[in-house]
Amino acid sequence: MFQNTFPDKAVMADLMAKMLWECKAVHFRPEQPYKLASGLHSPVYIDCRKLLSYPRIRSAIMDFAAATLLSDVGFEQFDCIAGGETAGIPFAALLADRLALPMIYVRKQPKGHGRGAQIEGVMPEGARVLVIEDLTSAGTSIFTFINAVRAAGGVVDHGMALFFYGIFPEAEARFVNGKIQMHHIATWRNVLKIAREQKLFDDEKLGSVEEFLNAPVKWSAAHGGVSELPTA
Ligand SMILES: O=P(O)(O)OC[C@H]1O[C@H](OP(=O)(O)OP(=O)(O)O)[C@H](O)[C@@H]1O
Ligand SMILES: O=C(O)c1cc(=O)[nH]c(=O)[nH]1
Repeated sequence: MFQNTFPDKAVMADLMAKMLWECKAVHFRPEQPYKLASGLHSPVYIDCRKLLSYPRIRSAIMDFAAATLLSDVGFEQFDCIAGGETAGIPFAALLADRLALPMIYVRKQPKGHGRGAQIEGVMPEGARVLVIEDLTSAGTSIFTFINAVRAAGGVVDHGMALFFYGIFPEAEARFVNGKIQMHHIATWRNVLKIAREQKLFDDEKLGSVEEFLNAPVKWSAAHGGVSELPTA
């Protein structure tokens, strides 16, 4: 269960950024851009799945997630935690355990055999569901999961991405249009702050990451990726 400590948000953000660096989850490959879920091409990629492999790190991250939700939303505001396939699922299980709540998970698409279900587990009609993802960048995937839960009778007013890019106005527009309040622990701003403080990127690398973060869609279009993002 959760230990009921509520660290300052800035402390949690910096610590998560340090953890991402420590477990080598921050990747940089401008010569062969990463293709993201949204179709964007990017010189950088954060692999939050690696957090799971480090018990002390994943435990602290779950404490931070619980502290963020309890202080920002409330103590009795959720009936269920839903993880999005795939990377959201293990974090949903850990967080549900921390908050002593039921857990479900949501497939990207309904299963093609068996019960044909998109939602796995038990979700009572009208349940207040928190949908959790490991990471949100352009904000495209989380709505697949939110829409499925809503269609099945769940109430989703809040989403959580442990890491949020925080650079896409299109993502913010999607949250407003989709009536979702998003919560996160850390963003790229925190990752870059630690990179500067600990000299983890030289000036040239820092400059090229910032070039992408300041104009990601333009960078993507110039490197073979999509040149626009949906806002709804
Ligand atoms: O904000 P978005 O543009 O939606 O991008 C973020 C999504 O990308 C990753 O999932 P991915 O599709 O790589 O699948 P996985 O979880 O199965 O690894 C991540 O887990 C988010 O779901
Ligand atoms: O947008 C994505 O697909 C994405 C970006 C990123 O940094 N990490 C990740 O797992 N997915």
